[in-house]
Amino acid sequence: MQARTSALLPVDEALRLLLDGVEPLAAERLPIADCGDRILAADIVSLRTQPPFDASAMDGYAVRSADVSRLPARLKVIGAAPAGRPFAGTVGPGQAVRIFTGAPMPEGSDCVLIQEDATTIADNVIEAKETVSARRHVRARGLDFTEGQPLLNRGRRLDPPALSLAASANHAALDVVRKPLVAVIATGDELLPPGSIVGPGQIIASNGFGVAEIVRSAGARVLDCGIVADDRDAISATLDRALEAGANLIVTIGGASVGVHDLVREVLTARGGELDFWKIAMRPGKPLMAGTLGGRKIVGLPGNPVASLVCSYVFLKPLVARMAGRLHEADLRTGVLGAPVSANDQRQDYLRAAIRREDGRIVATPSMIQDSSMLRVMAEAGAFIVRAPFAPPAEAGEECRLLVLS
Ligand SMILES: Nc1nc2c(c(=O)[nH]1)N[C@H]1C(S)=C(S)[C@@H](COP(=O)(O)OP(=O)(O)OC[C@H]3O[C@@H](n4cnc5c(N)ncnc54)[C@H](O)[C@@H]3O)O[C@H]1N2
Ligand code: MOO
Repeated sequence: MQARTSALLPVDEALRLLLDGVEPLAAERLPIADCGDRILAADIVSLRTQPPFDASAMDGYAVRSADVSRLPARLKVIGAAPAGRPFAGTVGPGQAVRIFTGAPMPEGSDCVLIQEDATTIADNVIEAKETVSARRHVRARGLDFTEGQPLLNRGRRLDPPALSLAASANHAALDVVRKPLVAVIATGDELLPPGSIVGPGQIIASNGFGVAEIVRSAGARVLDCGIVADDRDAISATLDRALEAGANLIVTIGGASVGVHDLVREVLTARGGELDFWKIAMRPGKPLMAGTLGGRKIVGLPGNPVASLVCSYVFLKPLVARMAGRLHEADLRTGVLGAPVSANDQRQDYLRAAIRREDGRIVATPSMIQDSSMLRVMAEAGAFIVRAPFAPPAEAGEECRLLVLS
């Protein structure tokens, strides 16, 4: 592909290029206990019928409806049927079997007299206080599902009900989409891990933590490749480490811009990698780049902290979700401005905004300062106000597009 590096690429076009041809990863088979929140890679059908027999839905007495259609009705209790231990005999006229919820209905019986409606009048003799019609309190065999019935489709997230259903259908293991492994590499001579003694000119490498959490939330595992100096060989060696570890996606942070120490693009192309695009018409996030290296996707995030997060929400999240087989829709909503905004230039703007609900609407008030280095302002924001390129000025109370953060 011809790299798009000259003009600023519109966000939607960059996203389309990034997602183009990306398919869910191959399947792996996992014990059902490890399948929580994973994505089914194949349809599943039931391996059994549930309930496998006509079952009592209540605690009481399995009886013949003909015997309890009129009162008074006296019945002889001839045995018991707890769950898991079916009654072997047959319920004849005038007879009842003590039964408990979930137990198979004994032969001959067709309804359940709940115990609240029965009085014991002698040893093994009861009297019905209410009439009962046929099939009352009986769950028919196969009420829930039957053997061979399609139950869950490929692509379904294994949420709690889906997991219980698959287990009930007797699946001990499931084919699920592999979790993408995303290598995260922070670049910069000035960076130190949190908890460090910070010397002159140094700062803490913070971006990787938020970026990693965003890709995890989209269904990935993260390989933290730590901090790499602004040095071609060091960057190259770390890319090798990520490739050897089997990363499906490599994410670099920093070194994406035009400074002499911004080396990621240079190393990528020197190694025969392909650059698909660089420089997006967005703010923050302009120097975002994407390409491929050794058959793996690589995304270079800008180093400015807010830029790295905005690009992760807008680009990495859908990319990772697609690799993980997940449906992803950005949470775009319409809100109203809580303060005026000025005319926009050619870059789509992602204004950090505090949000509140008022009369059923979301009111979004942009922070006074929108510097892309400011994590405090970012952490206070509940949404980005998304301003299209060349949007005219707008007043408080006017509608705006919001990307709500979760
Ligand atoms: N002459 C120009 N200068 C810059 C341009 C431009 O178009 N022309 N673009 C600006 C924009 S927009 C951004 S965004 C930044 C991004 O630059 P880089 O991706 O090269 O990032 P760095 O220069 O490495 O770092 C920028 C800034 O962010 C801090 N940083 C980097 N990594 C981390 C990290 N993991 N955790 C916390 N902070 C990090 C770094 O210390 C710098 O302060 O370029 C503009 N410049
Ligand atoms: O991406 Mo930069 O200023 O647009 O932070």
